[in-house]
Amino acid sequence: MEENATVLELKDVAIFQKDSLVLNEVSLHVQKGEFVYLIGKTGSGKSSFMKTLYGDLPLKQGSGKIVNFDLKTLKEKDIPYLRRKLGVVFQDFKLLPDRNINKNLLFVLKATGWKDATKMNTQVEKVLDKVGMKTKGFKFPHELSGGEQQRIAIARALLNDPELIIADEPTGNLDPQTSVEVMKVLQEINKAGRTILMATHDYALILKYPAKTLKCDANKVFEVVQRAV
Ligand SMILES: Nc1ncnc2c1ncn2[C@@H]1O[C@H](COP(=O)(O)OP(=O)(O)OP(=O)(O)O)[C@@H](O)[C@H]1O
Repeated sequence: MEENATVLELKDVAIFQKDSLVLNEVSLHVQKGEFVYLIGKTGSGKSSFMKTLYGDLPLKQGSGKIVNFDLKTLKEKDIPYLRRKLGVVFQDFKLLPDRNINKNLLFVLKATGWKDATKMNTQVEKVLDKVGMKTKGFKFPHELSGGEQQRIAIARALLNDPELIIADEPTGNLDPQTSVEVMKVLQEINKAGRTILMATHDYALILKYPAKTLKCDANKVFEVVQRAV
């Protein structure tokens, strides 16, 4: 099969929450390997945009293709398969508090169809290593700092080798220094060839790690050109 270098393409998309229009005339294109920021004021539609991409909000108008799934014709039963090709990271880390990190990650593997215990353990080690947390698998989420928990959440997003990582304010709950540490992990993952779309309010991070930036404003999404300050 020919490799498709486009991981996301939207054409003339309108996004609604209930009956109200949040974003309109959204057309964009993300290539494999890109790092893309999504910025915009509170309520401008960043989360609604991302929810549309991972199938939480149905695409009602326009056309959209993400990691070879057609968002317009996406059925409820397709959503778990779409989510396996996406790694989603949230502001609140959403780790299961009642089990340690290894078991948190194994839980996801089992839920996504993995069966072989040896392969599962190897994969857990591999993703923990990628985020610099290889020795922390025995810890419970509450025994880790916010930045460490977010690194685990990133490791969890990597478990199924996703084609696109969607991160919704991944540093939103972290102090500036910890945010930079988490950002470094995302940068490394991107340098290793993975595509990342990250919503953020953190302009300091954008200045420190410049990349293509999309802005939600006045019901539109457009690319902003960054100027040196
Ligand atoms: N579940 C919902 N039901 C109805 N309206 C919603 C829902 N979620 C969001 N909205 C509305 O949609 C608009 C966009 O919200 P959204 O959460 O996408 O913005 P955001 O840019 O992600 O904001 P923030 O930066 O605060 O997370 C807002 O006007 C919001 O009130």
